[in-house]
Amino acid sequence: MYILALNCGSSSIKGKLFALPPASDSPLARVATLAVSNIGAAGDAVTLRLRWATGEDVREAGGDGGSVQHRDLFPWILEHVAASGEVKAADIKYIVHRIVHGGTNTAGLVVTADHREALDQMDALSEFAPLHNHHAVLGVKACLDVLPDHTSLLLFDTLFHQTIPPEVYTYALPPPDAKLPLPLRKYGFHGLSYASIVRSLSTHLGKPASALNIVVAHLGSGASSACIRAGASIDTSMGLTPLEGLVGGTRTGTIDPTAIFHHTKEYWTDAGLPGIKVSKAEALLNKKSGLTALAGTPNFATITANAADPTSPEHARAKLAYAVFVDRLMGFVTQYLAKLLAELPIAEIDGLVFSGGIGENAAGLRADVLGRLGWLGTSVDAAANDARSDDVVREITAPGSKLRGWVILTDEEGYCAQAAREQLGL
Ligand SMILES: Nc1ncnc2c1ncn2[C@@H]1O[C@H](COP(=O)(O)OP(=O)(O)O)[C@@H](O)[C@H]1O
Ligand SMILES: CC(=O)OP(=O)(O)O
Ligand SMILES: [Mg+2]
Repeated sequence: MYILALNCGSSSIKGKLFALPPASDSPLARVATLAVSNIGAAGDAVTLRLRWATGEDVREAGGDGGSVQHRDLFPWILEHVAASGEVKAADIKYIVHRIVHGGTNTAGLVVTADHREALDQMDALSEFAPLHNHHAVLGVKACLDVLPDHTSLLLFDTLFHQTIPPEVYTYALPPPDAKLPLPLRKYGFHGLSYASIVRSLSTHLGKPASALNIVVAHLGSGASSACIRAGASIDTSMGLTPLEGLVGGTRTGTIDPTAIFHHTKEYWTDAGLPGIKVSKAEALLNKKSGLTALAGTPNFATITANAADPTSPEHARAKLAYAVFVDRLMGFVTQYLAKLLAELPIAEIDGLVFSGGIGENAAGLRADVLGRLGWLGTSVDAAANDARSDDVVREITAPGSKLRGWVILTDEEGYCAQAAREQLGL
């Protein structure tokens, strides 16, 4: 029997397949890892990579990232898993899906072929996570169509942030005119990633999760930061939707909300996105802004290469995009460090963690951020920071650094699979 964990991000679909051991206290054994990348990146081909623990490594390129549709990607993934002959598809009895916006739900929701009510609830929240919820719901439906006998568990990014206090999650807005599906407040996202990072660092340090105090920068296609006190979220940069806060691959991050009324005439007209009801303004803020608007590409590796190359025709744009990204990131990181330092001596802060596609790969960015925290007594270990490694947890500051820096490979899928075992009693 197998459990598949699927994580539908804004530019990627990631997955891990695990064999379920008969005893609930035995660890899960990873059988395969899959990743579909470059979704939404015009000019780059969408790629699928499926690596089996046996050593088999399948790579395939699909259509252009700018025009590919999520609904076609899930059957493509499941076909590859089934075609490998490594596992019988019918033996996948459980699938756990990362759903970005869980609204006011305080626990995961179970879905089966005959009980799909939770999917309508999740789809209704798509306007509050327009790059995520609808696509993930399409994924759950595709899985139910191909494997009608399995049980699905939906786990939400928002669950980890339930501990954020009212003064942080409250927006200074009067009551809305109409009844809304959700209270307008901060919810926070990337919570499954933050939970996995807390678990990994707590294991690495041999310290209970409830004693961990960290600031995390989860920097991927969507970027956010979180302030974690005693293992629990007390603040995070994303808000009602995953648009607030840091600059993303295609998202503005925080701007003066009135800018959009001046920028886009008829901002309220429907954007015509398939399956989601959002305005032209929301589509522009979510899909056409951020690094793409500033540098012409959401690809951070391309941006850093162009920023470092004065002969590149994109040099000036890339330098500005990089500087804007770092400026906003420093704003949140320093604010969250200040929140922790207001209550704790620096020796009780376990450090600043970098994670996500950018955080795990962009060594120059990490050095720049830690370098700007020299006033806290932070000192980077350049060799450790530049090294390539598969270690889940890697320290990148020098011995004696007053604030420690870490790279932690986020494992949203592994966390989801383990959480599914606990919730479903497997
Ligand atoms: N080697 C690299 N150097 C810098 N950035 C990278 C590198 N590889 C990937 N990235 C960045 O990571 C982003 C994807 O991050 P990821 O966390 O996988 O995204 P998602 O939001 O879809 O989960 C890409 O858009 C790219 O900007
Ligand atoms: C919440 C969010 O932005 O997720 P991702 O970075 O995976 O797109
Ligand atoms: Mg992601």
